Amino acid sequence: MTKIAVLGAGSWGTALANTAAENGHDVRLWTHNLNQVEEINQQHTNSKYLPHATLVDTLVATNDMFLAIENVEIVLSVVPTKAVREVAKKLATALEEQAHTVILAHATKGLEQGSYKRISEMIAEEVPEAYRSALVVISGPSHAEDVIKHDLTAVSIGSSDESAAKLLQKALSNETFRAYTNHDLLGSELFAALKNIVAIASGALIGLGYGVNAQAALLTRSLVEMRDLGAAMGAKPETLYELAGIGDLIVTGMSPNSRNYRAGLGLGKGKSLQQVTEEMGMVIEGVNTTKAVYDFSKMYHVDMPITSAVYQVLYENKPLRTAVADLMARPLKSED
Ligand SMILES: NC(=O)C1=CN([C@@H]2O[C@H](COP(=O)(O)OP(=O)(O)OC[C@H]3O[C@@H](n4cnc5c(N)ncnc54)[C@H](O)[C@@H]3O)[C@@H](O)[C@H]2O)C=CC1
Ligand SMILES: O=C(CO)COP(=O)(O)O
Repeated sequence: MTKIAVLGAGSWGTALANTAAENGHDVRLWTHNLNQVEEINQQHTNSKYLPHATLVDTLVATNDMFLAIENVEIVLSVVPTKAVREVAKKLATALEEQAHTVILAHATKGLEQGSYKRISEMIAEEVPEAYRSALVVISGPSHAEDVIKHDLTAVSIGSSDESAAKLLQKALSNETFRAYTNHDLLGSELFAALKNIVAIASGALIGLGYGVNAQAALLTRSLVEMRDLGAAMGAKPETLYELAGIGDLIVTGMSPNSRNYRAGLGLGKGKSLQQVTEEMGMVIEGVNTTKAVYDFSKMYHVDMPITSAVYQVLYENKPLRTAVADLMARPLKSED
């Protein structure tokens, strides 16, 4: 039995905590929301984020960070990008009290606004030095809504520290949830962030009334953008063809369970960004990530027409139909 703390009781943190608890591990789910603590511990539900799910009754929630991480072997942070630093600072204070080392993992998919740092870079900057060497990321095609129902799911666990990744792999895997390890932390984090931009675009195409031809073209041409930016930033090329790359691109770009896809769908149907954000009530990571990646594309001199089109729609009020028309009217070129 492994002792695990999961930080963040949104849909993904709850689903991952529940999976580990179902596997027989001692799991504490930390949330800053006291009402959620009571609901999870007493009703075994998290109705705002996973409305139809019953959680395993051994899963314990707490809003006390010290209690959450006391004597654990793994701390898994699953908060939105904008909350990563704040939660990592709280974690750092609690870690000062810990006598033994802990594996730090996260499952957040984004890039920091302004600094454009990856999630593991943000965490590493906040926690004591002893905890920085074995950072781990959980990525891959995995919607919380499907995992909680035990739909078959495979994820990827990336780290330069293979033994750390393997411990998490073992803790989470079961007959319906299969975790693979990989050694590419940078690529896993980068591609996880990039696919959210594509998911917004994909939802938007469907919202506008286009079909699967359009989606297939979008996803395939987006792979080229991901490949080129990944190469410029130091991702391993093979990661793109693994779960953290194309796997996540497919699920987020095609599934109505994706928040990013649903946001795009709303935009395609004529809603404003403010309206889709308010209606979602959950994080739409791709919106901020679009700005970061648009800037990256300039910094690294990578041609990213799809990202630029999403940027113009989200940040420069370009009408969606014009953005699509402009993409289709670009000079004709060769694929290879
Ligand atoms: N929902 C999903 O199926 C998946 C989500 N992810 C990623 O996981 C991350 C979290 O996403 P979700 O669970 O969907 O988000 P969510 O919107 O469902 O929940 C976010 C949680 O973080 C908490 N939170 C927000 N600000 C906080 C702060 N300052 N301090 C402490 N807690 C705070 C909220 O109270 C809430 O419990 C995102 O980066 C997302 O891309 C990755 C894979 C699947
Ligand atoms: O990353 C995800 C699935 O793998 C979740 O995507 P959304 O945040 O768009 O729901």
